[in-house]
Amino acid sequence: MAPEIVRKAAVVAAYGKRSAAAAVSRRAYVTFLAGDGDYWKGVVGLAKGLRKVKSAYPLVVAVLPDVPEDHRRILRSQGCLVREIEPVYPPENQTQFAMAYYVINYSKLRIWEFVEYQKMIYLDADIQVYDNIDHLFDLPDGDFYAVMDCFCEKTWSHTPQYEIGYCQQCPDKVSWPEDKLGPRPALYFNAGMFVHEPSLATAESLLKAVRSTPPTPFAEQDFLNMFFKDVYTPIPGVYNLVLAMLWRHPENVELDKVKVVHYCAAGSKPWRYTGKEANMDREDIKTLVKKWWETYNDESLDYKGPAVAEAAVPATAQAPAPADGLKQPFLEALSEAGVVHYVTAPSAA
Ligand SMILES: O=c1ccn([C@@H]2O[C@H](COP(=O)(O)OP(=O)(O)O)[C@@H](O)[C@H]2O)c(=O)[nH]1
Ligand SMILES: OC[C@H]1O[C@H](O[C@@H]2[C@@H](O)[C@H](O)[C@@H](O)[C@H](O)[C@@H]2O)[C@H](O)[C@@H](O)[C@H]1O
Ligand SMILES: [Mn+2]
Repeated sequence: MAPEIVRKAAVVAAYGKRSAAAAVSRRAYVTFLAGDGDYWKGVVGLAKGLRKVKSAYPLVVAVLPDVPEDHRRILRSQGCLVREIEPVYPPENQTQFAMAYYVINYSKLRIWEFVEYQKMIYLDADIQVYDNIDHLFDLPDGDFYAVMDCFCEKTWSHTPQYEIGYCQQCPDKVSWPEDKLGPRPALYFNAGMFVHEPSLATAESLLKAVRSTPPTPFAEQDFLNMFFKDVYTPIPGVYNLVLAMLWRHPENVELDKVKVVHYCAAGSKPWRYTGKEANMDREDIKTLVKKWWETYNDESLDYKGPAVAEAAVPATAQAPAPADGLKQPFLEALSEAGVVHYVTAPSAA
């Protein structure tokens, strides 16, 4: 049976016909926009990229109050559901963030309050989707799905793993000295892309925990890794290619299979690209930046639907949870449909 049919059957099996439609309709991609700078171009690129891969779900943009109306208008004209959020600040601290502006990234945590959606895929504005990844919405509820990060860039120079040259991307290259440094670090994800389930209860405990957690160099990324440590389930690197992987772990990258590219390396933001920073003169980087511009400049991908109003916060409809005991068939159906198989974490031993 075609994967699409299997997947739909799986959702109907899990939710029942009527509420299957409700469950699917309560899915969306979400990104985050702060400031009056040029990241709005990243959001426009992402909106057009999702259209290009024929995603079935809308793109919600969580904007801080400092995002100007003309940028919001551009996003709505590209079919984005623009929704203003209140900033979230970490406790006063002397911490040196890896990048000074990371302090605003704690505001990403507001997306757990978007409870009009049952499931969302978060994507940074410097991400582009080159293959349809809608199947990730069918991953079983309860876990936190994201791609493992890399510890080899200078931005990690504050950590013991960087000191000894250890990276979770090649855990056997430099063994972790448990006797000196204690247990090996838990698997750590890049917070530029993740699958999550909005919930007021989760939002409340996230925001409560932020208030009592001393900030660390990777800001909300470190915080999210700590908060979701016990439910984090790694998904394959094709769903969030952190560019540094190209020169740090090329053996882990098959570029023609990559579905999502994260332009996070210094100097790689396509809308600011000069090619001057380290590694930015690589042929693969030039190709990926060119690919981003091809989507951004493709007028056939412009939004042609009805005008999008300001996304108010609708009353939350509660779709019934799947009947118990259906989980296993659901999982089997998903795996038959070729939905992502979990990457089993490298053995701790
Ligand atoms: O001035 C800014 C800086 C960051 N961001 C948002 O915060 C995300 C995380 O920042 P960034 O992607 O620059 O971090 P990196 O992944 O490069 O570490 C961006 O993708 C944007 O969605 C923004 O909107 N305006
Ligand atoms: O606020 C902290 C940020 O931390 C992450 O970026 C980092 C991280 O990936 C490092 O591993 C790389 O070395 C570095 O280049 C990259 O910028 C997320 O991409 C971003 O969304 C955001 O959470
Ligand atoms: Mn990013």
